[in-house]
This record gives sequence, C-alpha cells and structure tokens, in this order.
Amino acid sequence: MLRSTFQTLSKRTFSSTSINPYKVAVLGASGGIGQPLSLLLKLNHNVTDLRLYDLRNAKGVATDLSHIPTNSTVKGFAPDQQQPDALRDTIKDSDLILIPAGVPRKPGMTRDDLFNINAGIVHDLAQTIAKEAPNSSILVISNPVNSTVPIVAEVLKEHNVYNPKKLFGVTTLDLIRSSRFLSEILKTDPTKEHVNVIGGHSGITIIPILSQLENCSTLSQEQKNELIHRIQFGGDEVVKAKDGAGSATLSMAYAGATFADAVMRGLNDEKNVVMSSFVDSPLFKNEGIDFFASKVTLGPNGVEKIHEFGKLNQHENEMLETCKETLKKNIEKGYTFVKNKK
Ligand SMILES: NC(=O)C1=CN([C@@H]2O[C@H](COP(=O)(O)OP(=O)(O)OC[C@H]3O[C@@H](n4cnc5c(N)ncnc54)[C@H](O)[C@@H]3O)[C@@H](O)[C@H]2O)C=CC1
Ligand SMILES: O=C([O-])CC(=O)C(=O)O
Repeated sequence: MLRSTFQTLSKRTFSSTSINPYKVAVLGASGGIGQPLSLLLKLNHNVTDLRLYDLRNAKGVATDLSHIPTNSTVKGFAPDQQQPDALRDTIKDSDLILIPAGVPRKPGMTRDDLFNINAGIVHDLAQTIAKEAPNSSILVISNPVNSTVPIVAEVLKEHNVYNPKKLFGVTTLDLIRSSRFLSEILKTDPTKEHVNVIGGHSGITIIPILSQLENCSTLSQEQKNELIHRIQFGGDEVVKAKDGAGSATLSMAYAGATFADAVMRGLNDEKNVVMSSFVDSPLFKNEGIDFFASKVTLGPNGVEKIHEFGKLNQHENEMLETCKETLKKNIEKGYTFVKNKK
C-alpha cells in the first residue's frame, strides 16, 4: 500500500502532463511544514491550482513556487487590507484543503499542550471552510490531531455540512516512520516494509501492530518493545534534536503530500487506494470513541471503506485499551471546546 504510494509519488513528481485537475489549498503554507508541503504539491501533476494561505509571507512563498515549470498555478493569500476575504478566496471551490496551521512543540511539551492555541486556530479555519468550501476533502495536520479533527467535525455539524467521509486526520508520518525504523533493524528496503498502525496520533495512542508481520517474528521481545516505543515517540526524537526550533517538518511534508496524493487518486476513482487515517469510524463508536485511525480505502467520495484492523496479541490488546482511554478524553476535549465557543 505504502510502497505503491511512494512509487507513484516519485514517478509522478516531475511529470508535466496533467491528468486530473485538482484545486488544492494549504492553510499555514509559510510554516515549517507548509513550505515543503506546498513544494511537493507543486510537483504533483494532479494539482493544477495551488492556493497558499498564511498570516505571513504566503504571497512570497507562492511567488517563489510559481516559477517552477509544472502545470499548476500558485497564488498566495494573506488576510490584509488588500485581501479582506483572503481565506474565502483561498478555499473557494477547493477539492482538498490541507491544514498545517498552528504552533509546533518545544522540548518537554506534549501534543496536548498545543491544544490551547491550536484548537482556536483550527476552529476558526473550520468555520470558514463550513461556509465556503463544505464539499472539500479536509486534511488536518495541526496538533493535537486527536482533538483538532473532532473540532473540525463539530464545526461542520453546527453548519449542517458535516461529511464524515471527507474529514481526515493525517497520521501518515507514523506509517513512514514505521517503515523506516523497521527496515533499519531488519536491514531491508524501507519502501517494502508496511506496518499496520492504528489508534490516534500521540504517544501511547499510536499502536503499531508488529504481530501481523511475519518478518518481525525474528525480533526479540526487547527489540520489538524498543521499536514500538520509537514509533510512538518518533515525534519527540525530532523535537529533541531541533532543540526548541520546532518539530518534524520535512518528513511531515513528505507524509502530507503522500496522503494528499492518495486522496486525489481516490477522488479520481483509482482502485485499491488504501491508507491509514484518523477518521470518523464505527470501530469503537459503541464505546464512545467517534474517531479512530485504521486503514481506509479512498474513493471518489472520500472514505469508501474503513478496514477492521485484524488480530492483536495480548500486549497489543493492552496497548489498545490504554489508547482508547486517552483517545476518548482527547476527542471529548475537542467536542467541549466547540460547545463552549457557542
Ligand atoms: N499530524 C502530524 O503528523 C504532524 C503535525 N504537526 C503539527 O503541524 C503544525 C504546524 O507545524 P509547523 O509547520 O512546524 O509550525 P510553524 O510554526 O513552522 O508553521 C505554522 C504556520 O501556521 C501559520 N498560522 C498560524 N495561525 C494561522 C492561522 N490562523 N491561519 C493561517 N495560518 C496560520 C503560521 O503563521 C505559520 O506559518 C503544528 O501544530 C505541529 O504540531 C507537526 C508534525 C507532524
Ligand atoms: O511530535 C510532534 O509534535 C509533531 C508530530 O506530530 C510528529 O512528529 O509526529
């Protein structure tokens, strides 16, 4: 699944032939993620109209990217006197909206520590999306994803435009880290390693299911535990190394562009496009958990099918129980935030 996505993305990267014209908007486009993400989207030949929005420097980033000879137009939008309706103009008629707007972590912080600032940012962006672009596929990158996705859902519900098939929490970074970290241990080709990662996108809510992989049976329990921990806390590794200068940006841009490419291929009715994402899911709704990350098949209407995650071993079942407790609280925190805004 991931291999075909990697291959498709790299094969298509420098093609100048347009196959499917998609309008794509990036909100928070001048940031650490936003800039390289916009670059990768500029190189994707399915994107013909790229619109970049940020509180600062979006026009500069857009002008810079617009010189690259691929077939998309690029426009930058900033909420100033010249563009009072900048956000509306950015997202109008969009097929896809990617949201990396918000503050990143510093060492010692959890993703949940970002809630107070990012919840408001995502909430306000979602209000305009609900009014101006309710039919877009919305890809939420801003952390804490476990709470920001429910926030967007609640805002769309308030406007009676919620389409659960078109709202995605981007968890692709957990997948690409799993592929890379596992291949480092097994000394294999990372593009051929695919770990089923379920749950949410923060620490213990990230559950890599190693027991489903034949080649993991050669690993000792200690190696497996270390690998699980590294996948769960891969984000901390980057935050620590950047030492106050933010969190993952380049690998996240790659992950976001990979996921956006998959969503566009689904919209274009390509068959068997399967990616993991944090979506409105029936898997644990009866336990009050409305969102859960698992593999989904993407199609012309967004999520076509939510896959069961298969058999877990005892340790993974224990991880799932802990994950669910945290996830439930994270989701409710998002709901409460929107309720209190009314
Ligand atoms: N889902 C995932 O796997 C990952 C998520 N993230 C999250 O992505 C977010 C962005 O991270 P970075 O790009 O490193 O941060 P950054 O600070 O470099 O960039 C954020 C950008 O958002 C802009 N922004 C802030 N408020 C805005 C608003 N109301 N409208 C439009 N733009 C606005 C800022 O001006 C800035 O350019 C963070 O919340 C981070 O935690 C980061 C890595 C992985
Ligand atoms: O760790 C962070 O804060 C950013 C993130 O979500 C990741 O790298 O997975």
